[in-house]
Amino acid sequence: MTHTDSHSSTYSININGVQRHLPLFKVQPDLAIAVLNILGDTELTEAAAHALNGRMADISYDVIVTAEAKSIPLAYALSVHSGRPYIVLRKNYKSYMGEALSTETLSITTGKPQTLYLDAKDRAAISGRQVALVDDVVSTGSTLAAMRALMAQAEAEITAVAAICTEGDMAQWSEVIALAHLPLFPLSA
Ligand SMILES: Nc1ncnc2[nH]cnc12
Repeated sequence: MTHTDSHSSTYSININGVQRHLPLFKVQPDLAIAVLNILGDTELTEAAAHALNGRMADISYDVIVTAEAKSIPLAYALSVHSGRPYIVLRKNYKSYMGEALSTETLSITTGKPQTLYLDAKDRAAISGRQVALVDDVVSTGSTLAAMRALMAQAEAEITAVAAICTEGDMAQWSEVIALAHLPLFPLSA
């Protein structure tokens, strides 16, 4: 369940009984978002992973795939709950990643283009397998599009997309398994 607080400098969400008051943060001159940051928040991450694992119980998937950085604890926790391995798509190439695959994405939080890399060893682990894409927030869909592109290149089949929150146009994300929805907050100049 979600509601807007009366002072509207925060937006409250309740994830499986864990409530958080998300601060509104201006990301563009005319737009603010309610920022969800699970880094360091073990209680919320656990509550979300437990709930998502339940919602994904009937879905067939071999591997959890997420993108750096804020959703890594969620992927780890879901891995523990589901007994499946997880892999992380990286934002910077390191030589140990070998013949990595890459694709471009645009981040709403930074406004800048970013490249996502799939490590060669992870590529081998998901080739021909069923994957669940996991993110903390599915917002513009650009990270999701980049993850989808990498999965296609790696010949992995996406059988689920799961997130703690969808954001913005709810109807756009009807196929995403999500626990809450965040509105966008237009600002007048
Ligand atoms: N509301 C939000 N909180 C954190 N990260 C985000 N990325 C996109 N929308 C976000």
